[in-house]
Amino acid sequence: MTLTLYNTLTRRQEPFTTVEPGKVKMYYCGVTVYDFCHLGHARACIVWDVVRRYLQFIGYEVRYVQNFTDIDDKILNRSRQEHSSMEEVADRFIKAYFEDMARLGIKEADEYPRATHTMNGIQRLIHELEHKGYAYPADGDVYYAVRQFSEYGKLSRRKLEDLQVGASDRVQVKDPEYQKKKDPFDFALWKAARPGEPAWKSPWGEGRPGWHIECSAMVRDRLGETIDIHAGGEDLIFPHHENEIAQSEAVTGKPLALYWMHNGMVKVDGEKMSKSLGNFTTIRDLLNRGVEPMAVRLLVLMAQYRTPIDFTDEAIADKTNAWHTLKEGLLFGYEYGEKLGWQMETASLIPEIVERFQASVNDDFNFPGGLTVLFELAKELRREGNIIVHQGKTATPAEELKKQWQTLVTLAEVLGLEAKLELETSPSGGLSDAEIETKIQQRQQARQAKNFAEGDRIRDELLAQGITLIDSRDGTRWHRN
Ligand SMILES: Nc1ncnc2c1ncn2[C@@H]1O[C@H](COP(=O)(O)OP(=O)(O)OP(=O)(O)O)[C@@H](O)[C@H]1O
Ligand SMILES: [Zn+2]
Repeated sequence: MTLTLYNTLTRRQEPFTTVEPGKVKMYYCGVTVYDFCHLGHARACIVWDVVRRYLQFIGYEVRYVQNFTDIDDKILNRSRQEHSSMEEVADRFIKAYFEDMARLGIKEADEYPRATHTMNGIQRLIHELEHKGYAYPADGDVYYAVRQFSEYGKLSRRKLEDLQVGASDRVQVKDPEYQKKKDPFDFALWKAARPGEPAWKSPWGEGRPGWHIECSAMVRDRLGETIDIHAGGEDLIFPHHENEIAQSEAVTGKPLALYWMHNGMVKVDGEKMSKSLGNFTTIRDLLNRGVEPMAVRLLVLMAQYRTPIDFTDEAIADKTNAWHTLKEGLLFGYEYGEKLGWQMETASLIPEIVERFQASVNDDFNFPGGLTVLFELAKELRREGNIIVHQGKTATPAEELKKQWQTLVTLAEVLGLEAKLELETSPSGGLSDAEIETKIQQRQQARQAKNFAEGDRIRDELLAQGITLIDSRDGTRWHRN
């Protein structure tokens, strides 16, 4: 069974082979740190987390690097508003990033380079580009001469001529950099310092790097000249990834990445969820409202990774239900294992089921297909759980059930879906925090649908279990009596 994946560069699904046998070098263009992460970032992080986990599961040694863009006009704006420094803003949102992603069960990358910590590599690359005739200085800035790179446009399939026809002169003249560029499509590798902004010394004068060169430098510094997978959201194909290719390949003469992979967007009313558009729901808001982290994972993984996802309350409610089904299966062993006399030392999986799972995921990371296998197992275990409760025995031999359960737990973990953690954090007896929050969410949904009787019923049900709800304009808080 071979893994095949869709390569944006060739627009084809291709068999996966790596530069070095058995090893994968993977880079994901991470977040610009000037705000809390939203569900679009959650999707990108979950998809690449699971791609990495799966590659490891099928035997690759994966080196996974994800950057933080910590110099940017938007970070500067935020630091001005807050009367703090760019570094302070970046540090705060990097910390928040780790908190949020840990809640979603995202495994940490092997390295998290930051643009501001890569200044030597960035300047070296610009210098080499200049030396080779791909870059020119202009009044303290340095620009990339797009027309020097004959393959420009190969990733996004855009031709400069077409772009030129589409661009209006009026817009270009407004661009403050327009006068300095030899060609309107050239882009900045280095920007001269502006008063009051952070700046670094360089052969071209004090200034700071452009966004695209940061990633080219970080990839080269941390992973080398040709990597196996370069990942990011599809919004980055043009110009960011196109420019990364132009910069890196002009210097090395080698492909920057063998496979270019892009996740589809999380959308709201048909528009990309984004920090700049302000139409976002942050991960922490959603989780603090009581949505279970694993429901967010399912929202992402039950869609093909390249297609758009519409974020709605219904979609989250639907995936919460799906998670509860899966969770019952995942908890089966903890609930009934002892009763069934299972010895847990050895894990034995059911090869046919693992094969079915792999056959799906090997087809361009078809996670929804892989999940179908997991849901079948979970439903089967749930059914057996009911039989145990009502008849005190199982329909299937205990040893067979143990294999089913261990197969489910192992494969779910490949997708980062774990129920044990929640079990461990539940207080002994009564409802766990997550369960209470789910109930509150169900109550909110009932009330939104004007089903106040159902809303009151849920409130009373919680009260009967010693949990009081307090409604306010900011939502519903609760405490144990
Ligand atoms: N709505 C989205 N759906 C899926 N992936 C996204 C979405 N928004 C951003 N990403 C991905 O998350 C990573 C970080 O993006 P970035 O920090 O530029 O976020 P952004 O919300 O688009 O910010 P801005 O609006 O300021 O450009 C990139 O790989 C990007 O492609
Ligand atoms: Zn990048």
